[in-house]
Amino acid sequence: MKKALPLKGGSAGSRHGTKSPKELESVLKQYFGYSEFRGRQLEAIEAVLSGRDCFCLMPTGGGKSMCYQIPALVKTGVVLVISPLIALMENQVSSLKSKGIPAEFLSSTQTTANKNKIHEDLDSGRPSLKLLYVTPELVATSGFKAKLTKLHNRGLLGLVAIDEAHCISTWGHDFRPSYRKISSLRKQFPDIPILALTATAVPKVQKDVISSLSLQNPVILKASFNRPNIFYEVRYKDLLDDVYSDISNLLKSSGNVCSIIYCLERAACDDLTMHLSQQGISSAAYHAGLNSKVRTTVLDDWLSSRTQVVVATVAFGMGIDRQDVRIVCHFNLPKSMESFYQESGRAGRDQQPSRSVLYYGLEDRRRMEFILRNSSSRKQQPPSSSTELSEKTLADFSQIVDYCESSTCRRKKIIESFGEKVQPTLCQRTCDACKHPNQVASRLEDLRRVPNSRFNKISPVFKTSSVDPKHFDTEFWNREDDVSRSDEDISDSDDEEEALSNVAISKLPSKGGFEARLEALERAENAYNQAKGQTKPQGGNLVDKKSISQALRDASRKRLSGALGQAKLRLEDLRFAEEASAAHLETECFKKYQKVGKTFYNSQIAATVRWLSSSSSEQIHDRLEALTNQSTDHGAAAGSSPCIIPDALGEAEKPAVATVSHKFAETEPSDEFAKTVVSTEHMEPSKMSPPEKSIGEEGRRDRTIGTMDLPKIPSFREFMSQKGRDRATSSSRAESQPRGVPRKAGPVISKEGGTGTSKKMKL
Ligand SMILES: Nc1ncnc2c1ncn2[C@@H]1O[C@H](COP(=O)(O)OP(=O)(O)OP(=O)(O)O)[C@@H](O)[C@H]1O
Ligand SMILES: [Mg+2]
Repeated sequence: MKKALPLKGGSAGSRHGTKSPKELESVLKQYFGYSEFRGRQLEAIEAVLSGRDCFCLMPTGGGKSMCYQIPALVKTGVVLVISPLIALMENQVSSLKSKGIPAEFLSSTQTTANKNKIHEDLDSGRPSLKLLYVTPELVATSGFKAKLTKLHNRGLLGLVAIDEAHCISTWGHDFRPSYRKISSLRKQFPDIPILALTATAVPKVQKDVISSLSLQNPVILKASFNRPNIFYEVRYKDLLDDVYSDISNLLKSSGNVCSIIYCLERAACDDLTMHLSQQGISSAAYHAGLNSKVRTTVLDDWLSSRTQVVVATVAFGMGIDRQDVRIVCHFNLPKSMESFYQESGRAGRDQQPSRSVLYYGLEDRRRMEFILRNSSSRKQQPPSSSTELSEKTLADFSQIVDYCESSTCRRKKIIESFGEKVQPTLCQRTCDACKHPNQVASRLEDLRRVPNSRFNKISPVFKTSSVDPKHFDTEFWNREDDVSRSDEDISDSDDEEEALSNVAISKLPSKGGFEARLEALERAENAYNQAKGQTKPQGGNLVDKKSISQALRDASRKRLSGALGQAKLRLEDLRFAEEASAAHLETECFKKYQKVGKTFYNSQIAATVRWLSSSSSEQIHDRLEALTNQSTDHGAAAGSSPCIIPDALGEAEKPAVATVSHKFAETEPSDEFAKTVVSTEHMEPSKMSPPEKSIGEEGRRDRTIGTMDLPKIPSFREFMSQKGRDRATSSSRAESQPRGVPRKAGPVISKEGGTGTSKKMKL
């Protein structure tokens, strides 16, 4: 392992770190090339070097990392950095290594060989490591706790830094249950300073962080939230002819600069990426529906400028340090001002002029209100009552709505939302409301005139709705939902199961881009289909670890049910029992992929979700009807109720899902199933095989729904080409669409399948 460079003019550090500001500045210069400290960096560094706990609130891109990186260089021992995202750890570690600073991270994505090297180094008399990045999950394990205690007993634990510390608070915008697990650190290491860092914490969250971590008499440092180099702007979707075109024009007219576009849903990420790619804009989608290796490639390509625009869900970006992001767009309304600040704050970390453009739509507002109204019931919420949280959630949301629907200074609105006082002269025409007040006022007037506008009112629409909240499959929900973590959570779960599945994925080409990965997956899938009937390797740990757990199956069913519910909302005229239908769809994926493991299974679930997000009601109806017919014709086992619900069917008559899923879990797949089920094929409805009313003798042996020849689910590649064709069709329709008619969230799939050519998406 690389040794730290010797510091100019002295030793590599002292136990108590008694360094003068000048000496600290020379360390900054030597390793990072900066001539002076920014904001409150020096105070934070001095606080922890003197052994004090410290709570540090600095704006996004303000340089919080330096507050523990400099102490790591001047103190004896290792600085432990707790971070919520693997991508963030990887990013920081590789940047530190490039500067000759010995840093490592421990996570499920690390190879065993690397992990062993790190552990050997920590166990050695004089570890060469200066910074060790870990996940909160790992810190909570007894094995790692013991390792830390050993390190501490040898006087080699220098500091514990907790990055993105707001994640520990249920009141914060990004609460992560795993952060709760680190609250015992203060007790465990009473003499080691703890440094808590965040960019986004309102006063209540600040207090919560300090008390949750039991910081002792901490030095509290707060810098202004103002980001003077970001120009803030709101555009109104309901007043635009075509939002996609507006975004591509914005990107083109800015010279295809490095940008991030945030969307609420994965399907929108894929869809918008396709549109931008067709417009010649180098772009890639990033969301939790893609496997971790694909996400890493997307991130690498973007960090190294091979891709200019990332179209992402909130899964992307926390702490990602690309300095020259010039534009951050919100394609959908964020859930709070804190989220908006954090996400828009990824622009201009190099302090150069940058833009935040939020696309505000009345429909988005309505949907987000609905999501938030129901989200508290899904949260794990130790200290607070759900009513309190739900009220807070809605109050937070109303702040961002106010930001969009008001004609006063945007900058002032942002800063004041964090409880900071603002001088009236602060903005200096660096937001649209201050720069073009008349234009903004007139747009707001136009918005009021949009038909059925619920402008300035709390939408009543969902108060009476019978729609179930779980229909919305958004990333910020999934992140909070530990059950669905297996493939939803971008943040690390340090369990070995995940680690092993990653080892399996790592056999895929790592540098060949998405197409190469897709081909490798397809080859593996074909190989599997050819080798069907072969017996599973016995006893191998790896095989067991790749197995699809019941929890994962339940989570997948939930996800499919959510996607079905969304489809129902999107298309309105659909009628089916979501949970029974979800159970059928999940079983299809399970039966097909249980032998090859959860990676393929997850991909198939994701493909089905994508298909649901873009299919027409006819397509979905046909497919579910096929499932219903098959289960009826073949006398499916009790509990596998029909998917299609007659109009008059009441709540009480809906199928009992628990029974359905239990039944499916027990059903052993037959080899016949493998013969009859086709691999991921077409999505064009016209080419889908019609529901079979009868099946051959072979199929009859197994009387469960699983033996049917189900309609095909598109692969990702097919999905994207279909999208291309649909886009071409719908954009020709959009030309004739009247101004003021908002674009539909989902593409309209032409019955004919469309004739447009699809340009390959760059990923
Ligand atoms: N004193 C300094 N002078 C100039 N640049 C600096 C200084 N300190 C840090 N930076 C640079 O500022 C950028 C942002 O730093 P950093 O990633 O630590 O921000 P952050 O506060 O953690 O932001 P976020 O909240 O988004 O994670 C980095 O590229 C870093 O190298
Ligand atoms: Mg940071």
